[in-house]
Amino acid sequence: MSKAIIEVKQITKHFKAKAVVDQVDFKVYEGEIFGLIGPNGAGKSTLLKMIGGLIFPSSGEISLFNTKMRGNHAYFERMGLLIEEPGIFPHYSAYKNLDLMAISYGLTDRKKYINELLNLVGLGDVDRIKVKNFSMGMKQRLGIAIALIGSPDVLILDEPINGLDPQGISEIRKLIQELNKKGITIIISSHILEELSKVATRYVILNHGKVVENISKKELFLQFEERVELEVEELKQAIPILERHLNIQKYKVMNEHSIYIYDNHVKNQQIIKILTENGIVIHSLTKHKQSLEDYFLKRTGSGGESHD
Ligand SMILES: Nc1ncnc2c1ncn2[C@@H]1O[C@H](COP(=O)(O)OP(=O)(O)OP(=O)(O)O)[C@@H](O)[C@H]1O
Repeated sequence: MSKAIIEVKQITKHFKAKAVVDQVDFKVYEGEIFGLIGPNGAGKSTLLKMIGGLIFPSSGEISLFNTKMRGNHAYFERMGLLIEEPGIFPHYSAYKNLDLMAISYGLTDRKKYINELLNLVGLGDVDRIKVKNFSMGMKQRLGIAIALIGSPDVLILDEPINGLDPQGISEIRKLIQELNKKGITIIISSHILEELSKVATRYVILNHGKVVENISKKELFLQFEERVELEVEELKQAIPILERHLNIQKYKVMNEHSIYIYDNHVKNQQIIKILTENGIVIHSLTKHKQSLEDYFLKRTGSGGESHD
């Protein structure tokens, strides 16, 4: 497994008496596209702002490459942020906006660098157009280009697809994947699991400021595969019978009595027949299938705060 690039340890943030981020723990591994999901008001932006160093935690610790964040300048240099509205000047072109930012970073030989960045985010041919005439998607891509100044190791994108049309969403998704292929670790938040499921490689679900799930892409997708959930008295004896007689190979043992079977060639009746013939006591057998939305709602209740 690749190494942890960011470690979030017992992070809590209080606003007045309320903990909006509550004892959050997780690691982000190098090369991941780490998806932070949660309903409105779950605490995603607050958490990302803390990881990005924009606000400080009330308690807990964040480290990057094993070095604590507080008082560590290098931390901020290795981090690119697109959180809330990027600081863009609408009356300037994309080029000029990037140039101003590059100057503030003290970069020299800026022209080549900025042109490369503009091409990377797909704004190479509109570099001289004033940003006020840009679409939402183009503005987001400029926001990402600004976050990339200084060549960060980690890019934090807070709800980068919010408000975009399907084409804009797909372009941002492709850009995120391209940047990730170049070796940038990406942390991206959304309140739509469906959207993140197309891009993220690990998922943390946040609800009311707490982590309610931390799951890899592989584990997540296993949740949506149709499966048979079987509970028997004598699982140790049942498994070889199922393997031998029904050629069951794709399964996960959940505990000493229950097993999830993902081989979809096998019918429930066949399982019942072969197990009862062999004297195995069946407690329950159910077919299970859920959508991404069901899965998300189960972990977050009916959703977050209303922002109306
Ligand atoms: N500066 C602040 N002062 C007081 N409360 C705040 C502040 N910032 C955020 N909150 C509150 O903290 C909670 C979490 O907000 P946050 O913006 O982190 O959630 P979120 O998951 O990003 O939601 P959304 O998707 O709606 O932005 C909300 O109840 C919000 O009202």
